[in-house]
Amino acid sequence: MGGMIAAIFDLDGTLIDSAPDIHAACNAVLAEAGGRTLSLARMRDFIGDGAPALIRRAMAEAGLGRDDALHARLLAAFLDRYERAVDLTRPYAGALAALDRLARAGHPLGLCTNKPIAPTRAVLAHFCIADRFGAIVGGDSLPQRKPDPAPLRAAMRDLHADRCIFVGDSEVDAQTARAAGMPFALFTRGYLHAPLAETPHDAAFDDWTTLPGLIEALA
Ligand SMILES: O=C(O)COP(=O)(O)O
Ligand SMILES: [Mg+2]
Repeated sequence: MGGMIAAIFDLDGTLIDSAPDIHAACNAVLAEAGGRTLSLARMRDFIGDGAPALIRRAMAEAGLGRDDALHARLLAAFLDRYERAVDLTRPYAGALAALDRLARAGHPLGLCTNKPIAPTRAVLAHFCIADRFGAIVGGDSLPQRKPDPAPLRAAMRDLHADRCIFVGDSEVDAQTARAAGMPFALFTRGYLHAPLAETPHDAAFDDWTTLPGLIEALA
């Protein structure tokens, strides 16, 4: 097809700082189950591999063990709170303006997140940005989630794009982009757990006002 390069974005730790809402919802569930609550910094360490992994890690840390039935119950309780948890979430400075700028320049935009689709839709509606995206793939939209390349490929297909860049904050995103054979721009102020030098990326940025220029340079 040719045409403008598409930009596909990660959500948590990339467009929005959602850790405070995830922290509050998770701690409420841990406390109800009689577990210890976790610090915000610790919770940030657990974000990136989707909700089931987050609850598994949080249970272990809270002293609640690794029982599968308890995990299923706490995951359901967490998801119930999570889809209404938007009040403590903030877009990163300049992120929404950068989306506007890229959309105005004609770039198709997509979203590929490990956040479950219900809280994804809730937070996009809260910030009135759902209609920016021609493709939205959540952590439970497909049988596979990142770092499997299938969700990223699905977003690319939905955008009818033949060239894409992926923009994310974590080693999971870097692996996903590499597996999909897609260039990767790393936002360095999100929830990266690995050292920057060990996280493969084609560009890195800490200021959203610079991203449209980076995309033009990579295109
Ligand atoms: O929910 C998660 O674990 C991470 O979500 P993300 O893929 O948008 O960073
Ligand atoms: Mg992320």
